Amino acid sequence: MEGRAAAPGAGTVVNALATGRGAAFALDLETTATVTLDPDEEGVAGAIDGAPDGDTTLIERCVERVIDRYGAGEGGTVETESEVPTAAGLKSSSAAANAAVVATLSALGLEVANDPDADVTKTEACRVGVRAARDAGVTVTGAFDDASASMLGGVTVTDNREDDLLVSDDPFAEHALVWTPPERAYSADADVTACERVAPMAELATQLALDGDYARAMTVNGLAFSAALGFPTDPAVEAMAECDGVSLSGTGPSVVAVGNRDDLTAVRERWDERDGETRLTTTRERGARVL
Ligand SMILES: Nc1ncnc2c1ncn2[C@@H]1O[C@H](COP(=O)(O)OP(=O)(O)O)[C@@H](O)[C@H]1O
Ligand SMILES: O=C(O)C1=C[C@@H](OP(=O)(O)O)[C@@H](O)[C@H](O)C1
Repeated sequence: MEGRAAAPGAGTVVNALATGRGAAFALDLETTATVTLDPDEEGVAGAIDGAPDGDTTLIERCVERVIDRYGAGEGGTVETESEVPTAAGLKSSSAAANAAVVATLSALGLEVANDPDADVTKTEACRVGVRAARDAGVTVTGAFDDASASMLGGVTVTDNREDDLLVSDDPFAEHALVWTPPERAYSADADVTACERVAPMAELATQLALDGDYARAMTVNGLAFSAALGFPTDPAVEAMAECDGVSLSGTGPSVVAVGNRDDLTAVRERWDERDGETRLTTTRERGARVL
């Protein structure tokens, strides 16, 4: 029994660490998971391609949780390959969890679709990955905002306190520019108290997102959370006049801008002078998929 699936990373519209409500949008950077199941095996062994010492708890918990709920006690293996840098604010954990969950469901012969008549709906599959992320301790709120954007594609607004999907919408921009500095910031280590201090600005950004003004929501969010978490605001200031929206993504350190491709190309020249990597990519309408 084998299953393969891919899920995209995402960028932040609103960080949920201040209020529990958040919003995110899928980016065209993918993680792929391959799962093999055997009714005679016990336990699940994980591996991350290119990271022999990487922490595999999250993907193992995803497979175990799917087997507990939909399987018959199988054991097996799960391996991921990823284009999404880890702990850079681009939702590598959500992409890995969704890919692992969908690959396991596929190995069990179950159809996952954004359709109430499917064996498993995408939203329910996404909630399994969020529970696994809580088990693995890689998240503060469960990050249902990031996980739902990765699973469903487009942009989502959620209440992570209830794992409630408030909005699921088409992408609000076609092109995205991503700057990823060399350092890493694990979400589980984020200063939540500092984030809570900017709750009034997070509320404003959430209201803008609920009104469909996702790009301005991003910019308000980015200024507030960069200040709260001690990241520089100059990358956003350098981009603001030319792009539709720009924000620190998640708990950083990546910064993501959306807008017109020519304008983003001009911003890229400035961001290229900084340490780290810039990527000109696109947003994604399609979320997780079976391969
Ligand atoms: N490709 C992967 N395979 C397995 N686990 C992964 C993978 N990518 C990320 N993770 C898990 O997610 C954690 C990083 O999560 P987090 O700090 O929230 O960063 P991000 O913002 O990129 O999601 C890693 O420590 C690891 O446990
Ligand atoms: O762990 C969490 O609950 C969250 C982590 C943050 O994302 P990153 O994982 O990208 O830092 C944030 O944007 C999200 O709304 C909630």
